[in-house]
Amino acid sequence: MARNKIALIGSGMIGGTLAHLAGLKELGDIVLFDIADGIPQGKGLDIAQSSPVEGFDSSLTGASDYAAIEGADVCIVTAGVPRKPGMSRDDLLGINLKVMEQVGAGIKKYAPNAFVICITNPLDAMVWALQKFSGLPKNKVVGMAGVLDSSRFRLFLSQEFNVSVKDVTAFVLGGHGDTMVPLARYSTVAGIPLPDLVQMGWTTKEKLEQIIQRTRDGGAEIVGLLKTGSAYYAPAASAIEMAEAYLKDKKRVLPCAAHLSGQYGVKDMYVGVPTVIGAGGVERIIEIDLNKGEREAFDKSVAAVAGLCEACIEIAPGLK
Ligand SMILES: NC(=O)C1=CN([C@@H]2O[C@H](COP(=O)(O)OP(=O)(O)OC[C@H]3O[C@@H](n4cnc5c(N)ncnc54)[C@H](O)[C@@H]3O)[C@@H](O)[C@H]2O)C=CC1
Ligand SMILES: O=C([O-])CC(=O)C(=O)O
Repeated sequence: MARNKIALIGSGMIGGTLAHLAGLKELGDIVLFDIADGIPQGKGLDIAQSSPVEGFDSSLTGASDYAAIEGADVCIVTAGVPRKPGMSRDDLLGINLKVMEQVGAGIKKYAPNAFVICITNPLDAMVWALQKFSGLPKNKVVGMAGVLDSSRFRLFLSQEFNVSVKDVTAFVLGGHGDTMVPLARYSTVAGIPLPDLVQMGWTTKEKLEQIIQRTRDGGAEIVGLLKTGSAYYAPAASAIEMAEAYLKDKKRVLPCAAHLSGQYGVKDMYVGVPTVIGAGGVERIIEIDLNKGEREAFDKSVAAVAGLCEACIEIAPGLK
């Protein structure tokens, strides 16, 4: 059986890390694409030269022509610009929207059957626009944010409780911005929900609130430290988990920015919700019960994403 083909559109910090991880996991043959000619070719060659040491068989090539992504099974999109200290993700909207238009056209022409994972920020608006620009089925175009935000939440919780990260589950829903919604009731240590752990004296409400706020600020914390760009190791690992779920039909339950057509009372928008990812792409959207406070926080986050989609329509009226 032929190997899967994975196209990485954008070969910057996340793109290069994606290529390395996809190689190490032998997910398939990898094509790096970027408009900065030389970067995708150089990163591809460098990672390929690590393959004899690591013992993985993947072909890694680089290109600045969309024809190279032809027939890709998975496209992971990081093309665009990241933020710097003092900026919000939303400040990237105008410049990255134009990039999504080009990327959407490239995918439509050369990889119309691919499962597309968008990472470019501001995430929920960019994946929404990318689906429209590419015209691919809505269940085959998805945004990566929830896996990353939940992973950050899981790490901070495991440190607070001094338990393995493996035993901590968490869900962060809503838009990938300051209004994201880490859900304490649906986050657990070995199945024990966080509110129960507060009752058991493992932590306090105040400490939990601090961890939730640190999760919301997780991206900005790293931008503030790096100063030259944003996080890339954890974002890449998160998107690879989604790609693997699709390629191996794992039916993983993962929070992703998925197209909503009435679920959670939201229509024609991408927002972070729990999904099942398998060979059919987004195979199911899981509608969990939200209490009053959770619902209010979720609705506020949806409203923030809706505002960004409106801003996209002002720039590109065809998106309406
Ligand atoms: N969804 C999420 O959770 C996260 C999203 N991000 C976002 O991911 C994006 C990428 O981040 P990095 O890889 O760190 O940035 P980077 O600057 O290292 O890489 C971006 C690459 O895109 C390329 N590019 C720019 N315009 C292009 C075009 N029109 N066509 C093809 N390639 C183009 C650039 O040449 C560059 O190599 C940013 O928008 C960032 O905000 C970053 C972290 C997490
Ligand atoms: O904060 C940023 O700009 C990058 C990002 O989305 C994240 O790391 O969550």
